[in-house]
Amino acid sequence: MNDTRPRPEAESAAPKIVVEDLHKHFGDNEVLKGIDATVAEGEVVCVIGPSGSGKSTFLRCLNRLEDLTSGRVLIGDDDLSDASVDIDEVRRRIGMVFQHFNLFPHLSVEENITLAPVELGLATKQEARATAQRLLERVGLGDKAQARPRSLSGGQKQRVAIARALAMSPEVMLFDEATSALDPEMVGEVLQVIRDLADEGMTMVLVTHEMGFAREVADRVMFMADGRIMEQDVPERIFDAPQTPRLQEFLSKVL
Ligand SMILES: Nc1ncnc2c1ncn2[C@@H]1O[C@H](COP(=O)(O)OP(=O)(O)OP(=O)(O)O)[C@@H](O)[C@H]1O
Repeated sequence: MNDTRPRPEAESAAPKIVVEDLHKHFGDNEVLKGIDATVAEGEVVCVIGPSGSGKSTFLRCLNRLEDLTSGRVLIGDDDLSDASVDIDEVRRRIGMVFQHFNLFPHLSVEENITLAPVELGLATKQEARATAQRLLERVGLGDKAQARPRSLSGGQKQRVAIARALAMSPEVMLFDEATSALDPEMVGEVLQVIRDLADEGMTMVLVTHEMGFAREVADRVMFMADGRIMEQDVPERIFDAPQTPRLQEFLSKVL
């Protein structure tokens, strides 16, 4: 674990995300079975667990890409389960990065990044372009503004996707298997961008299979199985002995 970065004290930092008794059904299938969780301001939480355990669904409930069946999700003081909540405003505040990048292929890199801020009236075209260039430089792609996504490597596409999310000045970033679709040699460059965001104090929740990365960057690891958070603790205690027999069994399914 990187001990050099200032880490929020879980007890003292303000809660940024609060999840209370969250249930999610798809038809008869109860995928989330009562999740309680808190993520502090500036905290980095990695969610791991076997395939089908509900990790993506949990993440998608945090920005209301999925409706909640019951329970509450609060971002800061705002209750996302409130029917009157402005979903577009919520999504602006919570950036999300997907496994398969989700870039618009017919737009340039710059247009991918400026589209939402301009459409939502958050910035003029000129301001959005200046922000896009600054963010592209930050993720090491300062010379790619006019490129089309198809001309980029997977790692470059994912860094554009991160820049696009950052262009909305989010308070929280969610990563859903952001490196799973990448060739192994591309993984490191994306993890470095995430590592930099962690160092800057961004509140983040990452679903990841990159155990070494989770061990290094996470303040806390949540272990999900069968729609529940089975364990949550600092990485050392999740990954290192002595583990409970139950955790050993679960980890054997994902490691
Ligand atoms: N839109 C949907 N409609 C119906 N069922 C869904 C939907 N999304 C997810 N599910 C089901 O919910 C369960 C949990 O899926 P989810 O993608 O959240 O798991 P996961 O832990 O992220 O898995 P993986 O690691 O394989 O991505 C699965 O049984 C899945 O089939």
